[in-house]
Amino acid sequence: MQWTLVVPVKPLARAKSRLADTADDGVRPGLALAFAQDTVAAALACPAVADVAVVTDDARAGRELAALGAGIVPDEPGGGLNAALAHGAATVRASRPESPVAALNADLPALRPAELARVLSAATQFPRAFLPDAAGIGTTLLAAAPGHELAPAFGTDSRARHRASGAVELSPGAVDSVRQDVDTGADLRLALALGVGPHTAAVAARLLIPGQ
Ligand SMILES: Nc1nc2c(ncn2[C@@H]2O[C@H](COP(=O)(O)OP(=O)(O)OP(=O)(O)O)[C@@H](O)[C@H]2O)c(=O)[nH]1
Ligand SMILES: C=C(OP(=O)(O)O)C(=O)O
Repeated sequence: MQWTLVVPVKPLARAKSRLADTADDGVRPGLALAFAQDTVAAALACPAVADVAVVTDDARAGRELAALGAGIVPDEPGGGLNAALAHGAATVRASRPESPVAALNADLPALRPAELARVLSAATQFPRAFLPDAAGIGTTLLAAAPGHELAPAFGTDSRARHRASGAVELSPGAVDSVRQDVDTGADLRLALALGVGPHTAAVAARLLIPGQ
């Protein structure tokens, strides 16, 4: 099964507010973009991924992610994350109704194609399935097989919300790079320890990260 990934990217100027203790206002937009670039590049290198649709209204993010090979879907103004994901999935399926689609957060800078392939392979067994984040509270990937709505419920306590919605929680073994999203300085240190992609490495090298 070849998946279309729907990757949401909010306007970079508003992104990663929880990283304020590690990266100041002048750095955070570029860091959020670097996370997205490394996430999308690794996703496009994954053999189980047919293509990536980035949902964004940010012109710079759209330009840079399209240059990596992603398709760009304009965001629905004011709709929020779940509306963006549902819109992205609907846009993909308008032209390819039988596409299996998976939402993937844009803040996985350590993402490994082989580990993503392992998660997507596990997801093929279920109508809807999701992967909890490293913190065990949120979600980094939500998958929907052909004929099933994505029905995203990202946000606070999304692991519990996705489970309550009937999506099956995946636990496919060693997939740390698919779980390790970066919201805080502590997350960034964990991702750096896993090994991040070149875009994030270049920006992070200029940060003085406490405890590094
Ligand atoms: N297209 C789109 N993407 C969004 C929206 N809200 C969040 N995202 C993306 O969804 C993922 C998770 O977002 P959040 O954790 O809510 O926001 P963040 O910028 O990562 O971090 P914080 O500002 O600290 O909350 C990131 O890839 C965001 O860029 C939205 O309204 N539209
Ligand atoms: C939106 C989510 O991620 P974050 O932790 O980045 O808010 C989520 O886990 O559902």
